Amino acid sequence: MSKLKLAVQKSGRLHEDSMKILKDIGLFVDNGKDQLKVSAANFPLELFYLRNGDIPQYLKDGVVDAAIIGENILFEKGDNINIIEKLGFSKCKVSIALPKHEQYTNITCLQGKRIATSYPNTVSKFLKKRNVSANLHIINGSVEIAPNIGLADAIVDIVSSGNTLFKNNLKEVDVLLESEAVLAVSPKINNEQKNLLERLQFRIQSVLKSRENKYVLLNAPDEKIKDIINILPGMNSPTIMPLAKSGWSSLHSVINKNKFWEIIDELKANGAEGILVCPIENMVI
Ligand SMILES: Nc1ncnc2c1ncn2[C@@H]1O[C@H](COP(=O)(O)OP(=O)(O)OP(=O)(O)O)[C@@H](O)[C@H]1O
Ligand SMILES: O=P(O)(O)OC[C@H]1O[C@H](OP(=O)(O)OP(=O)(O)O)[C@H](O)[C@@H]1O
Ligand SMILES: [Mg+2]
Repeated sequence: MSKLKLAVQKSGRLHEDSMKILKDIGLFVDNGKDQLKVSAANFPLELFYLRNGDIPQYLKDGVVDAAIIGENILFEKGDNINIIEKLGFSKCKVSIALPKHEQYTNITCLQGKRIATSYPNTVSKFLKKRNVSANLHIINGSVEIAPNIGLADAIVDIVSSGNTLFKNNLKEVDVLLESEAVLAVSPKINNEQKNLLERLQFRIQSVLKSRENKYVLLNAPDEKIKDIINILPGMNSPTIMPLAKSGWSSLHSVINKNKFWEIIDELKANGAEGILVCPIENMVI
């Protein structure tokens, strides 16, 4: 049986979380040091450890069937490559930044200016759409240093916390795009591999769902159950079981992580006691 060929970043910002999601779906790969291609023990899958920047070409050529990659790299180099799942990690922006004291009202301020970037296609597309022409200096890393050494008037680079800009006396003035890690698929994938990818994607979706939710168990007096059900929507409706203590029940439900503390406060205010909150490993729905 042929295998699904999946690329992940060999090392760098995406590596750890990519491996974590694969581990969370139960994939077992023996991570032999310096092995750039490994097979999973419990799924027909070969994992390729590659440079993030090289992955779009491997996808285009069909050397790999799918990849976990930063959306920003696909925008830069990955025309014709479809994204099938956003993975929710490595969130960042690709932004324009200028020296702190420079004026910026809109993109026309960059007309005729020198812009240093590792994302020349992204910048060119952005400027062309707005009829602005500028001189691009392509550099591969430490882009934020360019204005300070007189190499450029502005930069376009990744911004996440904004720390690197701040430390280099720069300010973010415009956002070209927002990015996160995604599951992307080769235009050359065949049907057998597509099937495997769908199975893998289904498992990933169940892990992503479970990360968004928590399992809650609580006890409540029977007369409060109606009010509590209104607070706890659950996947369908909450499970209710009688306790040994008469007049009391135990309720089980799933709640969204983002609304977690608000819901807990409401539950307490409505008579819930002995509230237990547990992580969910997988949500298959
Ligand atoms: N500071 C950051 N915060 C969040 N995500 C980031 C940050 N920097 C980069 N990323 C995301 O992680 C991806 C990989 O970045 P990283 O710096 O590890 O590799 P790279 O230098 O682009 O690639 P290569 O693997 O080719 O060396 C980027 O394409 C982007 O999507
Ligand atoms: O807004 P921040 O949280 O400071 O993150 C932004 C920085 O992170 C990335 O660099 P990285 O550390 O990956 O180094 P690199 O330029 O060598 O890739 C990016 O190129 C920025 O420099
Ligand atoms: Mg980087």
